[in-house]
Amino acid sequence: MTQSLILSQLTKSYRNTQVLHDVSLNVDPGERVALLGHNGAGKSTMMKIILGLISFNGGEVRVLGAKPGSPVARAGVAYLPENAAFHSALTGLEQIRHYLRLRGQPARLAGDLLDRVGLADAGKRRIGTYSKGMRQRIGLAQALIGKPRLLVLDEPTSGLDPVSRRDFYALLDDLAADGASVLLSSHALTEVEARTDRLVILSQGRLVTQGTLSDLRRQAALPIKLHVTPSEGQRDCLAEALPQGRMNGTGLHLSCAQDEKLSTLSRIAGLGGMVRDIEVTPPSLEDIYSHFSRRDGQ
Ligand SMILES: Nc1ncnc2c1ncn2[C@@H]1O[C@H](COP(=O)(O)OP(=O)(O)OP(=O)(O)O)[C@@H](O)[C@H]1O
Repeated sequence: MTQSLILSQLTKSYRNTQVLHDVSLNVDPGERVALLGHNGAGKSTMMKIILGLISFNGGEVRVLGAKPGSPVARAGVAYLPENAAFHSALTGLEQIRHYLRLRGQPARLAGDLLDRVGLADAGKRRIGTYSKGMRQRIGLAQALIGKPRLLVLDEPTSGLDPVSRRDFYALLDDLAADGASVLLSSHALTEVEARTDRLVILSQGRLVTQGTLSDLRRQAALPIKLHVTPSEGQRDCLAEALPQGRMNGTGLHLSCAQDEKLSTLSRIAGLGGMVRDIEVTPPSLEDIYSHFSRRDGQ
């Protein structure tokens, strides 16, 4: 099986500043990978290298088994930039027909493409009248031309409302089920946590970790938060029984390591009538993300 994307010890410098340091990443056919990173982490630079738009200084890059920017890679890769710009005087249909002709595809496919991205009814309206979300969908329709095997999407859901985001990810699910790979960058952590197969965290040009959310959660080994609500009149007794906690208006907050979760819970349950309720909150993706960003020495 040819991997859709292989980056091996990729390095890139702009003049004297190194912005990618030994980045290695593989993406399999049908895999949806989210690239996370702060502003300036190097996500767009990595995407431009994959697309063959800019050169790199060291390492190896294979896109669909070929060199980035080669005819094989260009034929199989689709790109959606963060702020895709279109001709505002053209209608959606005209714009997509134009892109189809440029890609040597029959213009009659435009209607189907607009239908897939939920723009069938707006196809005859000028793009100048479209909302930001609708323009994003035109960009996505453009990216779907020619059944790409690797989609590179730069913050594809910024500007989309929740329903459009859900439709967008449903479309990605269909594409991935058909064997297409997706590499998308995002700042919407909670959203990508649920809708991609793997998370990759880039910080200051270094790939600091990658894996499923549970992999990352295990690696980070961040504490679990517990919120214990006292029964009526039991606040003081509870605070005394759990001195490591911090009492506030709603109850007692405490945290424990993952491997101490069960023993801590059984200790709290052992307090019987003192406790009205316990809420357990595992570390969120935001907690995990800031942990890995910080671990890079920043
Ligand atoms: N053409 C350029 N010349 C010089 N430096 C550049 C150039 N393009 C990007 N950089 C620098 O490279 C670093 C990585 O930028 P890049 O745009 O890849 O980050 P990013 O992760 O995509 O950020 P964002 O989330 O803000 O889009 C930044 O420090 C940026 O200033």
